[in-house]
Amino acid sequence: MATTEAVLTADGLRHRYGETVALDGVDLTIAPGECVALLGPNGAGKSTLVALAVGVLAPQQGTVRILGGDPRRAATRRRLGVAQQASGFPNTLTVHELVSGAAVRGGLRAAAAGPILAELGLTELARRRVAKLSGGQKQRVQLAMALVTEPALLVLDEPTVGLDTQARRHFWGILARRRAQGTAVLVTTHLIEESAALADRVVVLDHGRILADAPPQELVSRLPDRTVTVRTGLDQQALERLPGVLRIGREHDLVTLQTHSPERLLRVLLDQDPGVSELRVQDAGLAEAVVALTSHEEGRAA
Ligand SMILES: Nc1ncnc2c1ncn2[C@@H]1O[C@H](COP(=O)(O)OP(=O)(O)OP(=O)(O)O)[C@@H](O)[C@H]1O
Repeated sequence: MATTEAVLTADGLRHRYGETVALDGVDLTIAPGECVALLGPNGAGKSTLVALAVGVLAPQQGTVRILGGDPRRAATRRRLGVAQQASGFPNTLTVHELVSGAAVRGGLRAAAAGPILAELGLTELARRRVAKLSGGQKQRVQLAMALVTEPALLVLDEPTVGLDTQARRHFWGILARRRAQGTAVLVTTHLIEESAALADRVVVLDHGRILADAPPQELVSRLPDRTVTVRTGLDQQALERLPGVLRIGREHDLVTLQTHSPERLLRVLLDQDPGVSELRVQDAGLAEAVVALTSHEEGRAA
């Protein structure tokens, strides 16, 4: 394999379901070893893009290629490792049967399951039926099935949901090793701060369009926002009247205010409510950058 060849190339993808436009001209490239996090609100088009990338859907307009091949062809799909939340297991099979079955379907020997079961801490559970696994253990089986074929592109849907902190870190380590060997990763997640830690690039999709495609740090640094967190008795109207407030989030009397000018806002806030406590001013994070990109007309209240 030429290492410079893109693993995934999408050009001008448009997709509709009846009247609903799910993708409205999407271009995306993923290089070997790159990890791209696909973020966006519900209904943004993420699942549709993933379904096109893994050959579940055929493009209505535009093209998608995996290592130059059509993902609807079995030979191309063998280069993919897919772990999706929705895909259920045949519950009567054991962990070993599922993972070795995935190896064989990918053109490998069943024995390929052994090392990957060990890597994911599943060796002791290999003979157990998946019906008798916990949610996090099932999640690890999904990952083992996706990884066992040594795919060129791993497509992961919310891969760490249900994993405890230790398992999550372990999984990040496994991904890092695969990426160092050239495996590309496309991950959809709602855990924005996790994607900041994992991904080389964050692609923000909304209403079927890519609003941003950049390293996470760059998205954050483009945002002049600061987050002011404060415990205050001021009501919503008073908060909305504060100078320079962009968005308001609230959990009881703990309030977060996004602003470009925290000093100006704080002067008025302290004047109106001298009893404020737990005051903090922070740079915005990736979550705020994504909200700022996708909030549009959704208003100021979070
Ligand atoms: N099978 C379908 N039939 C009709 N409309 C659909 C279908 N699948 C998706 N849509 C619509 O297409 C748009 C994009 O949906 P998609 O599932 O790709 O978004 P998503 O970003 O994956 O959302 P979520 O984060 O909620 O999973 C939405 O408006 C959705 O309602």
